[in-house]
Amino acid sequence: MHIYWLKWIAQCTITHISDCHKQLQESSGNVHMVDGFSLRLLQIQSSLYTSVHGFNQEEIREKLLAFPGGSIDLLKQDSGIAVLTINNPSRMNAFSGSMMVDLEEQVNQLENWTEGKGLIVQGAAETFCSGSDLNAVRAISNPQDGMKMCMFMQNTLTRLLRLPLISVALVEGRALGGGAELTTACDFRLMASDSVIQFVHKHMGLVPGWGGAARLVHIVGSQNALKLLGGALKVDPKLGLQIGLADGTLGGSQAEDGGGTPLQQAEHWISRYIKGPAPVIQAVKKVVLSGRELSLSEALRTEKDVFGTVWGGPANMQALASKSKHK
Ligand SMILES: CCC(=O)SCCNC(=O)CCNC(=O)[C@H](O)C(C)(C)COP(=O)(O)OP(=O)(O)OC[C@H]1O[C@@H](n2cnc3c(N)ncnc32)[C@H](O)[C@@H]1OP(=O)(O)O
Repeated sequence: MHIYWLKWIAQCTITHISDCHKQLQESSGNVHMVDGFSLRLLQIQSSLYTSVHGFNQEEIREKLLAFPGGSIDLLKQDSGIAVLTINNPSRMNAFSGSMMVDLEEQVNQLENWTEGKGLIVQGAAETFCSGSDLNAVRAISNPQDGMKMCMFMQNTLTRLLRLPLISVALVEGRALGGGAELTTACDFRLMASDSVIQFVHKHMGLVPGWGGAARLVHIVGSQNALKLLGGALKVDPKLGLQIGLADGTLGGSQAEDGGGTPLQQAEHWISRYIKGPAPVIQAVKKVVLSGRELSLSEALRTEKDVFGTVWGGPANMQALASKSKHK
């Protein structure tokens, strides 16, 4: 039943959540399975597009696999921090079709990682990502296939942002086009001293389609988003910090960032937010996520339910027993 439940969650859409609710009640005959908590969690866990929107996951996967090259590599570490690497250095880490499929598979892995707490998304060879592979873009430039690719990437990046892990994009070199969009699918962005985030879409006769515009508005506000997209502005670390696109910069003093490689500095940066047991850190992300995505009343009810999963739990009991002081 558990597998069935997870698969079903993946197929649901936010807009059709009530239909899915009804379907599940009919198919399981068990109304109690879909209480308010489950339903609200479905809303923040499910994919955006399904067959209702003309989206056929298997069909688009096959089309994307016709454009191979590069990989998306996942390293899950004992520390509870995973590292996801966009790996296609000969094309400045541009996304081939098979890398889009890889990314979806790695997000799947992360959704099932119960011990996980943090995630760092980086590019190989000291640059982040130059967006979609222009060779693939040229080959699938008909509107129907473009829309399918767009829905596939929106589904995946939405699921990436909704992982119960605290995530950070480690931006070295360039994050262009879809690469800039990818940075917005993380909770935080850290910029190396020479790095640039640039929504170059306008120069390509495009607008973001991987959900980057909607997320950008949430991060920097509509005024700044309009400037970044309308001007295709180059965001360096200074501008990034000023407008709130960047949450930190690398290459400061050793005391501040712990020194070492950019990846080690990013691990040091994120470590302060993920100290503690995985269920507690995951609960932190869930309450913030529900506050970000649900209406206030739904978010409040979800917060109460998530609270119920940690109240009286091992970490809570241990803290009470140790009479900790918060000085
Ligand atoms: C979702 C919408 C989108 O993402 S649309 C795609 C938006 N991205 C772009 O337009 C990036 C275009 N590329 C560039 O501006 C430059 O290549 C950048 C990234 C600034 C790097 O410049 P530079 O350091 O001089 O290196 P280069 O141009 O010689 O590139 C090295 C090799 O990488 C390739 N490359 C780069 N980006 C892409 C890409 N997006 N798709 C496919 N290939 C790409 C270049 O063509 C070059 O390859 P080659 O060595 O000439 O075979």
